[in-house]
Amino acid sequence: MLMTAEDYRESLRSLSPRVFVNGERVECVADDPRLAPGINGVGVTYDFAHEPAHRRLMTARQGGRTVNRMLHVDETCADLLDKLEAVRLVCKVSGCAQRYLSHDALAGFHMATHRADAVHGTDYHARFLAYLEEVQRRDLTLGVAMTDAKGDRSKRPADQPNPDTYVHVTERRDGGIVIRGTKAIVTGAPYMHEFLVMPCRTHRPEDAACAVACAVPVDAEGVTIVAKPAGRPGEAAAKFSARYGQSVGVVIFDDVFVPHERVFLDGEVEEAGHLTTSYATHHRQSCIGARAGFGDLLIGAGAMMSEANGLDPERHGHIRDAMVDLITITESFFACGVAASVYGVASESGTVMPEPVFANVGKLLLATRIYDMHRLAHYVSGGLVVALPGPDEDHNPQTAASLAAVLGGRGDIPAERRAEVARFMEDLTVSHQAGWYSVISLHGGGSPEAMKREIWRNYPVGERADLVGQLIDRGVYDAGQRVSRQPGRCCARGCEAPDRIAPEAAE
Ligand SMILES: Cc1cc2nc3c(=O)[nH]c(=O)nc-3n(C[C@H](O)[C@H](O)[C@H](O)COP(=O)(O)OP(=O)(O)OC[C@H]3O[C@@H](n4cnc5c(N)ncnc54)[C@H](O)[C@@H]3O)c2cc1C
Repeated sequence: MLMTAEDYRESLRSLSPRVFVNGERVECVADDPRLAPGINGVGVTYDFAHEPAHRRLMTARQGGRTVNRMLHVDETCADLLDKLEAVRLVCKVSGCAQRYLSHDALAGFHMATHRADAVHGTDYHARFLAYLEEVQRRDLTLGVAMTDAKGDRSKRPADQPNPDTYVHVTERRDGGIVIRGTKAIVTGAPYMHEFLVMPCRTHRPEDAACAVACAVPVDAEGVTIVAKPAGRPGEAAAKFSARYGQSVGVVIFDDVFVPHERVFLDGEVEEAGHLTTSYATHHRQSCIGARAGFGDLLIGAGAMMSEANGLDPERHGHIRDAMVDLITITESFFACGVAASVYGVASESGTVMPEPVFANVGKLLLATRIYDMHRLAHYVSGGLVVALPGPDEDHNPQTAASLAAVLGGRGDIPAERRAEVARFMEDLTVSHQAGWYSVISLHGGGSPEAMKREIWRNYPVGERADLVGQLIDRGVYDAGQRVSRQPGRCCARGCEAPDRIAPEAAE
């Protein structure tokens, strides 16, 4: 059954997670206005699956049924491309729709469980396929609980003074395992149906207790979520983020029992590392789609702001240049996402993973260029995006009319319209929510160093060196064609090789 946004909101009522926001216990997640922008964002992925214009992109066939694209495990390169475009679509409407994380984790679990079974003779893959079927049938939303609190970054898990900085297995019982520890950053935590728990780094054998992957209902006994409000709820100036924005939560697992059928790795260190990197590769490609959607918003707002200012990019070259730079950044990292799809890599579990070099290059580009995107948006907009008096002034009889008279720009565009666009731009590029978009771009899906390591690990540098080595050996440089070196000659031209330097000449 494909839910609508309203069905999804209603489904949250049947759950009773232990959630705190701003120091207060949340009574009902579905009704708390501080979480509404996040629920609205996830809701876009549900409603778009029903809209005729988006249905093809937002749904897929798997296991004999139609499933939401965000829960589909990719089988072809075309699937990867559809997912990339679907993520851009939902994020250009919602800023961040969270649910692509569900997709990326399901893909990683599919690959890692298959690999673990092949090596260890376990039955994780069958368990996972049964779980996947249930998730798709119930059209759930899954939070990704990957990033551990990590404590002292210079120490590995087993060396941490507080073991609870990493989620780890504390006990094995007949029917399942018990986990405890902390996942520090989980997007949308309060309004997920379940969490997919997985390691955030590769582990050594002595850290095997942390090599655990499992599914935990959001309201399982022992789970506590300490979250921030989603977006900028209730703020009149927040043109976008009062409606859409994601909460981020700390998720504490305090001796949580997980039954065997929901355990997908337990101590298999190698395969847990494989899970982390394959999830990350999928997720970095999704981040590309998400931030391209954000780029669409900035490009649109930049065009409207310069128009409201009375400037025509056709006539004012520096405005056009800034807009072209903004477009170039957005579309160049998106193109990496397309390339990662087209060159997708088949996995042994029967799925297809984005090509890792392109996925990581694209994510690295967006992580660092997000700050340039904000600068360019500010450049074309002017200072009004931070200087405009607040929305209450729009209703002040003593100032509203005179402000409207002088704060207009182009004559045929009302001052209120210019103010609205300026506030939209402020919301996306200046407010604390704007900072959220910067930091999620930089660190979400892994910090830049993680991408650099993956690019270096996967790029065929050796092949490139061999290529140049072969060219040098074949002496193709001189005339651009193959030439051979004669024995006894120093080069292809035929010079004789010099004798050894005579001892007297060397004195
Ligand atoms: C808005 C937002 C939403 C997110 N959503 C999710 C989510 O839904 N689920 C999830 O699991 N995660 C999520 N993340 C977490 C994201 O994956 C992490 O932020 C990222 O992996 C970096 O980890 P960290 O924040 O702990 O920073 P750190 O790991 O502390 O990194 C900070 C800096 O220190 C460096 N560093 C760290 N460790 C070392 C070391 N041992 N040696 C040398 N340098 C080091 C890093 O390279 C980086 O430059 C989200 C992040 C953000 C910002």
